[in-house]
Order: sequence, then C-alpha cells, then structure tokens
Amino acid sequence: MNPVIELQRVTKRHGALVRLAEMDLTIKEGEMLALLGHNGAGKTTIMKLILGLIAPSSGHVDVLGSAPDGPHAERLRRQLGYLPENVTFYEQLTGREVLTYFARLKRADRHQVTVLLERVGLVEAADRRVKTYSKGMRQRLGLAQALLGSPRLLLLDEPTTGLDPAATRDFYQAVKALRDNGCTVLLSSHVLPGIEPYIDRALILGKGRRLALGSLKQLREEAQLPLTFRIHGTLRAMQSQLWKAMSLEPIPINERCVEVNVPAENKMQVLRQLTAMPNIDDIELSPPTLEHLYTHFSTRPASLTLGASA
Ligand SMILES: Nc1ncnc2c1ncn2[C@@H]1O[C@H](COP(=O)(O)OP(=O)(O)OP(=O)(O)O)[C@@H](O)[C@H]1O
Repeated sequence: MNPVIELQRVTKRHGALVRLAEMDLTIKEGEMLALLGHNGAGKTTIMKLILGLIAPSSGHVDVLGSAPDGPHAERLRRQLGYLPENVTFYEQLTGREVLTYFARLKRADRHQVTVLLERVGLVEAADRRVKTYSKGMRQRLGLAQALLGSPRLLLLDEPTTGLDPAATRDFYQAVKALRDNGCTVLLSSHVLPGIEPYIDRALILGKGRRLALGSLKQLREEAQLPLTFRIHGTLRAMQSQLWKAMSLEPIPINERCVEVNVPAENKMQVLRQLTAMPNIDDIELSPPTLEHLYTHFSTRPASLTLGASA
C-alpha cells in the first residue's frame, strides 16, 4: 500500500530546543497510528509538520505525495481533516449551523452536513445550541468538522481528553468506521485506556525522539514484559514453597485470589503446573497492556532505545 505520510530524518529546532529529533516514520494508507508521549514529547509538532503549519529545520516531510508546505499545499489541505486539541465553537450556534459554517469555509458540499451529523450520532441534537452540548458531543461535532470534504487523512490531537469511558468508546468506534473505509488516521493521546482495540500501531515518543514503534504484538515482543496470571481457588492451602518451586511471587488480591507475574517463555510450563493442582478453580491470563508497554519504553535507559523498531 502507498505511504500517506513519510517523514525522513525530520528535525525541528527552536534555538537550542529540539522539538523533534531525526524522526523517520512511514504511515500507510488505511492505517490508524497512535502518537503516544508525555507533555511536550513532540506529538503536536509532528501533526503541525504534516499539516504544513510549520516547516522542518532539516529532513523531509511528504504527505499524499507532496510537501505539505510546498506549492500544492492548498490542494493537499483539502484532503486532510484536523481535529485540534481543545476545539471550541460558537456557543450560540446550533451543531448544524456550526457545521454549515465550516462547510462554507472549507468549500465542502453543504449536503454533507446532515450526513456527517448522522455519522457522529448528533442528528437528534443537531438543532440545539452548542452551549447545551456535553464534552463528548462537542468532540463528536469536532470530528464531523474534521470530516467535511471527505478527507483521505485524519489528524486527531488528543481527541478523547476529558471524555468518560463510554464517550471515548463511541468516539473511537466512529473513527474506526472511517478507517475501515480506507481513511488513514493519526491520533495523539496520553489517555491510553480504551485506545488498544482501535489502533494498528503506536509510536511512543519521549523528548522529541522515537522510543518505540510497532503494533501491540511487536511492542510486546520487543518489551518481553511478563504476563499477569490471576489465580482463583482455595489458596490458603498453597504453601509458600510451592510458589517458590515455580519461581513465582504471589501478590494477594483476596482470600481466594492471587496475582503472579510470569515471564512469557514460562507461560506453558507454569500453566501446566497450576492446572494440575486440585485446589485451583480458575486462571485468567493478561498480556501487558499498552499502558504497561508505554511505561516500559518511556522509562528504560536511553541507550536501549537506539534499536527502536522501524
Ligand atoms: N511555537 C513553539 N516555539 C518553541 N517551542 C515550542 C513551540 N511549540 C512547542 N514547543 C516545544 O516543543 C516541544 C514539543 O511540543 P509539542 O506541543 O509537540 O508536544 P506534545 O507532545 O504535543 O505535548 P502535549 O501533550 O502537552 O500537547 C515542547 O518542549 C514544547 O515546549
């Protein structure tokens, strides 16, 4: 598949401050990639470079086949949708009026307004003033605004900050439907819960540098973090020597439940030993979450990040 975004050794500096350092990144058509990082890690800087709002100090940025700050910038921007962090609208206008206003600005077909209100689940609230909207509804209106003109590439900057888990899920489901229709999505976030099922890959950033890049599976393979086993049963009968014999350190959850961390390579061996025990009723296995992986990659020594996967 064609790359939609290509960054080659891109650096963005302000005097001595390096906002982004030698970044290489290729995003393919129809991919959903999450930019993850602490405040000031460089997420918005990457988005602004892709939008052509700022130019790299060195290196090359290519978006849909041309430079975003080059002679084709205007044509290119019509193919991009952008939901900025902290989106605000005219409070006195209705959702429909807001979208109609943006459609005019973007020179998009006004018939799209109703279609998009439907797509983001705002049809019933379309004729209410924005000042009556919840945070989740405002974000969905922001998403509808970003979708005007049927963009091929969607950039979402911290789109779910401040949303509750149900509103976050609804938001990502709407984005996933777009991605499934071939739209490429780049989203930045430091709110990790809820994002896992929707992304193809994650780029973990720290101080403008790439700390890790890959699918959840690739990040798990690279990190080699242990699996968590939640074991249920009559555990009081389990002597500490038994745990020791399996090289496990149980963390009590309650009288009938403990958690143990098991290195991935020992998974089957430990499972066999545990399932052979009559006092164990159930075992739940959890691989490391994106949150565990993020913590791992953002706290490991800098010398180990040089080989971050391409
Ligand atoms: N216009 C600017 N001039 C100088 N430095 C800037 C400018 N904009 C951002 N920076 C700096 O660049 C670095 C990266 O900022 P950026 O906004 O890309 O981070 P971020 O990962 O999006 O952070 P956040 O999660 O807080 O939004 C930070 O150190 C920031 O202070």
